[in-house]
Amino acid sequence: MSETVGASANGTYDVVVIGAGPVGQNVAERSRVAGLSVAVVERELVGGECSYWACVPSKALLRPVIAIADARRVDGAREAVTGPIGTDGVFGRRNRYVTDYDDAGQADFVRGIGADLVRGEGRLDGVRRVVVSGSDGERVLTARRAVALCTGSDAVLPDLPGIAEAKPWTNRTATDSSTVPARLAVVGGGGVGVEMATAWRGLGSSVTLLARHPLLPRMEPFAGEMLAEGFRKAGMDVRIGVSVAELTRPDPAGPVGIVLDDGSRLEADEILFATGRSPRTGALGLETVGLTPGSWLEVDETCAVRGAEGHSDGEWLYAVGDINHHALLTHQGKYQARIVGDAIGARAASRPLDTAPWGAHAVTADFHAVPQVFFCDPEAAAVGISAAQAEEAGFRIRTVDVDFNEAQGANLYADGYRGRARMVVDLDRETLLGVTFVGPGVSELLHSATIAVAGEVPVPRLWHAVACFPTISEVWTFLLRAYRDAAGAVSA
Ligand SMILES: Cc1cc2nc3c(=O)[nH]c(=O)nc-3n(C[C@H](O)[C@H](O)[C@H](O)COP(=O)(O)OP(=O)(O)OC[C@H]3O[C@@H](n4cnc5c(N)ncnc54)[C@H](O)[C@@H]3O)c2cc1C
Ligand SMILES: NC(=O)c1ccc[n+]([C@@H]2O[C@H](COP(=O)([O-])OP(=O)(O)OC[C@H]3O[C@@H](n4cnc5c(N)ncnc54)[C@H](O)[C@@H]3O)[C@@H](O)[C@H]2O)c1
Repeated sequence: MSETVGASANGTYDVVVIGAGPVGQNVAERSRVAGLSVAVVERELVGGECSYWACVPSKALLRPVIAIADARRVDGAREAVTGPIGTDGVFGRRNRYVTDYDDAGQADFVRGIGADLVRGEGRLDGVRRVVVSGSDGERVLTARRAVALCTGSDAVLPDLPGIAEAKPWTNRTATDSSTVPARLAVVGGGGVGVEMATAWRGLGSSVTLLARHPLLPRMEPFAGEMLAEGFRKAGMDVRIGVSVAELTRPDPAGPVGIVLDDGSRLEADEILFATGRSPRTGALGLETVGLTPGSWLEVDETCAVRGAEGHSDGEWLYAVGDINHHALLTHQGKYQARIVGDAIGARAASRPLDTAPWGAHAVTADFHAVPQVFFCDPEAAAVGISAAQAEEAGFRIRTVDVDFNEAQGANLYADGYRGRARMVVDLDRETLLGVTFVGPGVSELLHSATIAVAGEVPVPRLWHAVACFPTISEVWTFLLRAYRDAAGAVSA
């Protein structure tokens, strides 16, 4: 199925983008805004992992689960939640959000911005050349200005005895299945593990979560601790500090036998491996431009790939989104993509680039202000760096922790509200390095913290950013008061 829409006569474009996930589409869009001709190569569905097997379906499955949990926390509303979750409704909703795995709408978007969509598998074939293999053969695309690699990442499965026989779920099965396994084992305590454990527990599975390390190891430790507590309350069996040693599934339609490294055994109807990602760079022709196939791609502040052949004549190869391993998140990849499209446009027009920190052509936020939300019960939301990371980086910091169970806005949101927040302050500049919130409904709070961190807003000025009464945002007042009190205690 090789489809090219409005193809340039000789396959020559200013920009060739490989991968039409959220990131590739944004590089294409900004390049078009810069007046450049663009081809976008896609081998599967326009929209990528994010639209069909990651962010969108996972949140579509999670939202009903969280909505029920929220209702159960409110006297009067609780009584109205009387029956089991409607799995048909949840799966139908998920299917709606993934447009029944039909990419026509997103393909129209690509055409609508005036880019050519080339269906097939793309790979580099030397500097500024891309070969696309489709069902009707191969064609060569030449890029006058730039090639942007936006091919994303795949689930990693550990090399364990019996893993192939066990036919484990990955993020794909965990998000596109419409059958609820009676018993689901989830391996991995990162983002996919905690969110999919929450979703499938809410859908009715009996879930065992097997994590080698504390949950969400890249967040402040209290985030993982509060999630583990919430999960146990929801009836999950959470086991931390364990590894899977071996799997068996003699009958493909039967249960999976799981042996742990401590010798204990359990059985599940399905097992999900949520054990990280690998870059889709194995068959991208990287060796034809002096790079190593299968590796994450190292990039500079404009996302130009370091070490690619041909850059001495001007940067032409970019790696954007998951494959540069800065932050495996859709919003962060789209942020990079906007900057890359603008940088390609500026370079094409021989305009100077602004690559200073926080400049228009530098992905500075990737290193200082990455926001992330895990949509579990409770929600965990953080931006910037943790206290441990700040100390390791040599900052002189003050860490401020508050339980904001008493905030009126939080209590009105949920009876018996339990929430915790941490703010890490750089004492030399009196600005925030990182903020973490854990509690029901905190996800929509995170952008306030992102603005404070990315904007380097001085703490004294934050006192003038008044939180509405009664909202969960009143946590900010709790944090600022605690910071002021701690400062007083130190100077006293
Ligand atoms: C279960 C799950 C939930 C997630 N939830 C969130 C979330 O809530 N929020 C968030 O920000 N992030 C989330 N993420 C991360 C997010 O999915 C990724 O960061 C995002 O998809 C990366 O976008 P991308 O465009 O780089 O890659 P992708 O979305 O993977 O798109 C890459 C595209 O390139 C195509 N491609 C690959 N190789 C080739 C080739 N050789 N030729 C042609 N086309 C090719 C692929 O088919 C695909 O369409 C989640 C991830 C998972 C697994
Ligand atoms: N809401 C969100 O923003 C969201 C949700 C899901 C995923 N994501 C992103 O997608 C990416 C992939 O998520 P993920 O959870 O697959 O990866 P991850 O790297 O976040 O977590 C994987 C976890 O699996 C553990 N692990 C690795 N090998 C193991 C093994 N053999 N046995 C047991 N545990 C093992 C690791 O220690 C780690 O804690 C992440 O970067 C994440 O940020 C984001």
